[in-house]
Amino acid sequence: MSKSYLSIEKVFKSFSRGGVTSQVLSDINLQVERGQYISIIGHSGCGKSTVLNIVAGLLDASSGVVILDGKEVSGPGPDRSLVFQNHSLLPWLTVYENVQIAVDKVFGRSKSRSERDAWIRHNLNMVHMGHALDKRPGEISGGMKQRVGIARALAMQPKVLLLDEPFGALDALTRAHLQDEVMRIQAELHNTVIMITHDVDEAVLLSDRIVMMTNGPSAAIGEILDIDLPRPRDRIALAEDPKYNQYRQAVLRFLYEKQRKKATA
Ligand SMILES: Nc1ncnc2c1ncn2[C@@H]1O[C@H](COP(=O)(O)OP(=O)(O)OP(=O)(O)O)[C@@H](O)[C@H]1O
Repeated sequence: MSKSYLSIEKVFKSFSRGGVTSQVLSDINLQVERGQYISIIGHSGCGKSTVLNIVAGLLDASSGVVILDGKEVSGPGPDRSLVFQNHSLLPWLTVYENVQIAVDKVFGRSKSRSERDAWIRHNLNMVHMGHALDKRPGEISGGMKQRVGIARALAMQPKVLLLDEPFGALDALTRAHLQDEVMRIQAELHNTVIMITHDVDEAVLLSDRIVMMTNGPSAAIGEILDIDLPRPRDRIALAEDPKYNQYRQAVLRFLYEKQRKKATA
């Protein structure tokens, strides 16, 4: 058994429908150290969300295992929290209540009412949403909703934070702003993160490692790129950094040369 904090071992996944079986993932192996920020990138439909959903415990692997902190994943649990592209806030609850529901579930027994209240406020303050506690999701912007979703996920103190294109639905400026926020929070909390993205700059800017997936069917991990850029990272300074641009080009080459050739071969 691997000694990594999170270990995806020999994972295969196929879906069967109407007597037809399609092999989506083929022998996925990934070792993630505690505190690492991992991005998964790959062409649409290759199986990125399937990998994340298996780690989340929302899907079972056809074979293989996911081991988190020494324990095999066998279903969803509060030690893994998910943030989706489109926020999944409950529209009839306020910002505060949306976080409260998660906090009560995880810490209902271990923290007192006032401790939970302080914890909810702390997490919403961390994403700069402390001013909108009584607003409902319909009354705040898309970026603000994603902030609340991130606060809710962080408030659960998961062992691993799973982000499925968390900034994908946002305009470029809001996206940049939120990426910076996530980097700041990451520097403070050292979460273990797996993030799916389609955005090469986002992957290089945020990650310690970028996992590049081959095209499906039977997608596998094609390459893993270690991003050795000092933190804190500044997007403007990095735009002219040769190392940053080398990483960027390596990902682009993988996606648009290596995987394109394979797709058209
Ligand atoms: N529940 C399911 N039943 C059958 N097929 C599925 C199911 N979930 C996913 N698939 C198929 O598995 C493949 C991978 O899907 P997945 O959503 O993991 O890809 P992805 O890389 O996350 O795509 P995108 O980048 O477009 O979100 C696709 O061909 C998809 O149609």
